[in-house]
Amino acid sequence: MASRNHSTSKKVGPEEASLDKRRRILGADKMDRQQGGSRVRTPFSVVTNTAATSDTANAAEGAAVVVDFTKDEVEALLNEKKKGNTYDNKKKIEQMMDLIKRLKLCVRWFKRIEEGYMQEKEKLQSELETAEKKCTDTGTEMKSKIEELEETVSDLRKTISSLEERIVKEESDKLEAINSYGKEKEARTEAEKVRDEKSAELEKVRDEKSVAVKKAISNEDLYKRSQEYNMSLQQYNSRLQSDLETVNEAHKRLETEKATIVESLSNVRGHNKALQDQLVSLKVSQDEAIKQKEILANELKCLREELKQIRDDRDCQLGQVHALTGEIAKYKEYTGKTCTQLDTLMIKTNALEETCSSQKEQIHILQQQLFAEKEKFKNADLSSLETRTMFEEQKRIIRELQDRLADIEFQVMEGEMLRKKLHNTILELKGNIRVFCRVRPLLPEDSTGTDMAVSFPTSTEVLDRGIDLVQSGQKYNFTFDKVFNHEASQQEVFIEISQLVQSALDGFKVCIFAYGQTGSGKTYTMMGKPDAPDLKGLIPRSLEQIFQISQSLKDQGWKYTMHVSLYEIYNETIRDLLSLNRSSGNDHTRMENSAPTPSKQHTIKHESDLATLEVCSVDEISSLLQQAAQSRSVGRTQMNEQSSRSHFVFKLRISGRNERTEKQVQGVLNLIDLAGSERLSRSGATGDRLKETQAINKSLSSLSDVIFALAKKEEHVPFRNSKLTHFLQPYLGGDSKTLMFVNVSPDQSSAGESLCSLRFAARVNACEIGIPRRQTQTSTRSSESRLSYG
Ligand SMILES: Nc1ncnc2c1ncn2[C@@H]1O[C@H](COP(=O)(O)OP(=O)(O)OP(=O)(O)O)[C@@H](O)[C@H]1O
Repeated sequence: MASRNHSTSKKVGPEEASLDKRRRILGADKMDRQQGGSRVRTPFSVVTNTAATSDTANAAEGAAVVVDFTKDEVEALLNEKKKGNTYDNKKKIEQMMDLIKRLKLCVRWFKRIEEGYMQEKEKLQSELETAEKKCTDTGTEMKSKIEELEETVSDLRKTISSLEERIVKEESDKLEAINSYGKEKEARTEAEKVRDEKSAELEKVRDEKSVAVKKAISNEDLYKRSQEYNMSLQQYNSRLQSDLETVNEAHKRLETEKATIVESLSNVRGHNKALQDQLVSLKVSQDEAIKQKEILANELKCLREELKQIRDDRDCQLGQVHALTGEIAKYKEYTGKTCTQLDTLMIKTNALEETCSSQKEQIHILQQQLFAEKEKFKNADLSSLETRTMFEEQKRIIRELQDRLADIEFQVMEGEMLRKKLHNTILELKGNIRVFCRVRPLLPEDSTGTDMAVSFPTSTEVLDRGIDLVQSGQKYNFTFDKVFNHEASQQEVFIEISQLVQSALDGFKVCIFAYGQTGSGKTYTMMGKPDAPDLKGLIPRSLEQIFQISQSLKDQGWKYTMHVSLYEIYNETIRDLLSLNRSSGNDHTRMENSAPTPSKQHTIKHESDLATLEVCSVDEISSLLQQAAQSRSVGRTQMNEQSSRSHFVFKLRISGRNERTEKQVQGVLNLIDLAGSERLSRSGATGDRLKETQAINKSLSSLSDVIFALAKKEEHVPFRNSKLTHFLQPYLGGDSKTLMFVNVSPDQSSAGESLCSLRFAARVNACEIGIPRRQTQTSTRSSESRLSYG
């Protein structure tokens, strides 16, 4: 209303300013409330100005005009009385009247204000009460809220303390992070340097790549050509196979020829020996003949000289005779001279003639003798010549035979080499399953004395690879990749598989298992007697080799970690032998005397849920194996009092990493001692043992089904038919190396079972299952395709 007054008067003067002031003192709303009443509000200044006229004053009084005062105005009004003029009473009265009026107005104003205040006080009191009530309500609310808040506060305190801890930790982490950041920064600068270098290298590599791409194109050509070559190799291989058969036949022929030649050679040698003896005696007799000849020649010479002498003598005597005959004639002419002289001469002549004729006879005899000696000499010469020619002839024959023998031996050697080469080629083509046979010696407990049901052929073709079994009078022949007879030592057997063990270190999946009837020597072969160095089986020897080689490879930058798992498959359930042991101590070194507790049964998820233990030494593994051996299910059958009735699996996972080349290998070595393969009728099992035997037979027959399905490359391989095959699935596939030992008892009474085992092994031996592949990784190359067979 006041503002309306303002707008209507349109005058902004000191009155308005004072009104504003009052409004401020009383409060705008209060004034509004006051204005809402029936009274007419007149500002005090207006009253003051209008007070000069009594009509207006009366009117104001009669109408109970309400005038607003300020404090200063009130004080001014009160002080006004003292300033009054005491000499003019009329004016004084007027002034007093005016003052009284104004005082009355002021009093009214006060009263009105007081009323307003009282009303306001009441209102405020009720408001206060409401506010107090509200306040108590709020107080209780606040209290509960405070409690809540206190709880929250205590929670928050806890949170704060944990946060503080975290902060402390975070701060230490932060410090660490700062440190590591510093280090990282350094590393980053280093890395940046390296990156620069690498960038340069990258450039280089790019160049190289373009070259390589070109090369790749040419390689593709080469690849195509290789494929063609491969095809031709395959053809060549099939030709080689047929050649092998031919070579085998030729080899057989050569063998028989060789045997004949060897026989004839030995005959020739005997003959040669006799001839040599003869030659020696002939040489002796020749020497004698030569000596005799020389003697004879000397004699002849003497005789000739003698003969010459005699001839000379004779000629001389003949001359004498002639001279004497002439003399005789002279003397005859001179007849009569003296008869006596003549007689004497006659006697002399006769004597000379006799001597002469005897000498003639002597010469004749000597000539005959000489002739005979000459003949003899001639004969001796002839026989010596004959002997020499014969000797030379024999020498020639021997030389020829020796050359032929050497030729044949060379041919046999070449044939053998070719056969081996072809055999290896076939093995490589054949794939990754091999079969070794081992026959245990006869034991005192074997019922049939010293007679063995098996024998080992000695012909070169099947030497160390063949085994013959006699059952019910019938002979059965088998050949395997290797046959160990009853005298073979553990070391000899291990040498044959050591390269396979090496393969596991090289990153192949290797699986070696022993198959055979109870008591045939499976456990002896796989485990042996670990405490006796000579009698240790394949498992301890393999582990020794692996640790030894992994140690020696350290120098080349290789680091290996080994993880062992041990389980047995008993009555178609998997029993984790490591978790059994753990349940009794969680540390295999503490399991020494702990009896196995009932095991949890595992569902196979390819071993992922079976316990594995990292091992660093052979000793650790030996202790584990000891525990495992104790934990195994051991049953009692008629066959073997301590016969193990479960399949025992030792698995070693080998992870190798070369720090220098970044190459990585992941190999697995599975060594499995299968449960006895004997038939139900023979084991004589009943009750629980019967159930065991049935489970064993089921898993072993599943094993054979799997192997044969793989060999036939069937689409469905029934791995899931038994726990054993399910477990072995990754190791019977295309990329692993599998070796089966068929253990045979030589006992006559076991011949039937041995025949079954050998037949099964022979069928396995005829299988080809994939080609082994190495599990390698490198940072630069993802895989390596070295194909080899241990
Ligand atoms: N090559 C061998 N030389 C000496 N003894 C052997 C040989 N092979 C096995 N034996 C002996 O024959 C017996 C039976 O061998 P082993 O326990 O290994 O047979 P097994 O086939 O493993 O029987 P199981 O069915 O219990 O597994 C044992 O006393 C063992 O020492």
